[in-house]
Amino acid sequence: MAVPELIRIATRSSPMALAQVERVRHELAALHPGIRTEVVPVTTSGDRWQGALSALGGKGAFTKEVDALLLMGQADLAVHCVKDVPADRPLPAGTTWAAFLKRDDLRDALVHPGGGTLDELPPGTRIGTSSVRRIAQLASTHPHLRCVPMRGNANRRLEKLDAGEADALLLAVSGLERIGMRERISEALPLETMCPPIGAGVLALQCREDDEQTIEAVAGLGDPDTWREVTAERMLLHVLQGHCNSPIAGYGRAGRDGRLSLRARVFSPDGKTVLDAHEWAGPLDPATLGTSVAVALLRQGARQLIDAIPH
Ligand SMILES: NCc1[nH]cc(CCC(=O)O)c1CC(=O)O
Repeated sequence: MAVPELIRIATRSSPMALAQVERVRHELAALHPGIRTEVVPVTTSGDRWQGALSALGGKGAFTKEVDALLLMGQADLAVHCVKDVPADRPLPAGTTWAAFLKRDDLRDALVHPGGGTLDELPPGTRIGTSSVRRIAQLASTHPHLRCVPMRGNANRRLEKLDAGEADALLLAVSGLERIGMRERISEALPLETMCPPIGAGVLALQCREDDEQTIEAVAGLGDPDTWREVTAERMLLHVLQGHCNSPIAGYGRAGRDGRLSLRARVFSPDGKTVLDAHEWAGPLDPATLGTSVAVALLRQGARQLIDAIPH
């Protein structure tokens, strides 16, 4: 099939989103030097609303408007953080994944102006985060620290930190790297301390299902191991059917030997209950591994834990 002349890329306008699009354009130019790209900016409800995300009526706050542009034919490609794309339901009808780019660092980072590590922070230190996943895990491992609400894109959060609205932040390592703020990281937290969200550090390319030309042109940007990890992770979330206040964490790992494993955890908001499961795929395909780990968590009481959280 002939490669398309022009690919119009829908993106949010935050510095992180724009950096993500630049990576895609760069990789695409290396693969198909002839293709021109154009950026179609979108503002999503998640960008506009600075209150609690749960008040926006559920998930997809960062993706709905992007999906609409694709489906209306006003853009050909969307670049998403997998982490921001709801997994409890299929992708919007008429759209499909064309590729998952090679995964970046999936850890969370501590940003502390004094350069401290999490274990060194004194009692009462204010950690700026509105993430139920981060709040629950901090409550479990570092109950002497205090979480204060913090939203807005990563650059805005760093500004708020500098303005004294918190003493430290938790942000994704990958996100900080994308916006050129790697030097602000005081500690990259071990996965054991801070289990990452489903899809952490992965960029996904979404196309219209019937747009075979674009799908074929960008599919080569995909990384097969990342695809296996994300497929297992998202199936886990699909089976667990969490809501926007559920502290769920987990990550797949495709080892150099080809073996795939999936670890996942579900927390109570106060961090006092921690459900934990880890399995190797063995002969299972990635999606079945995700199902199996989800079932292991459900056997430990994940359904009751998730449903008991107000949402
Ligand atoms: N919720 C916003 C968001 N979506 C994806 C990332 C980080 C990059 C990634 O994991 O792909 C972030 C910022 C953060 O949590 O620090």
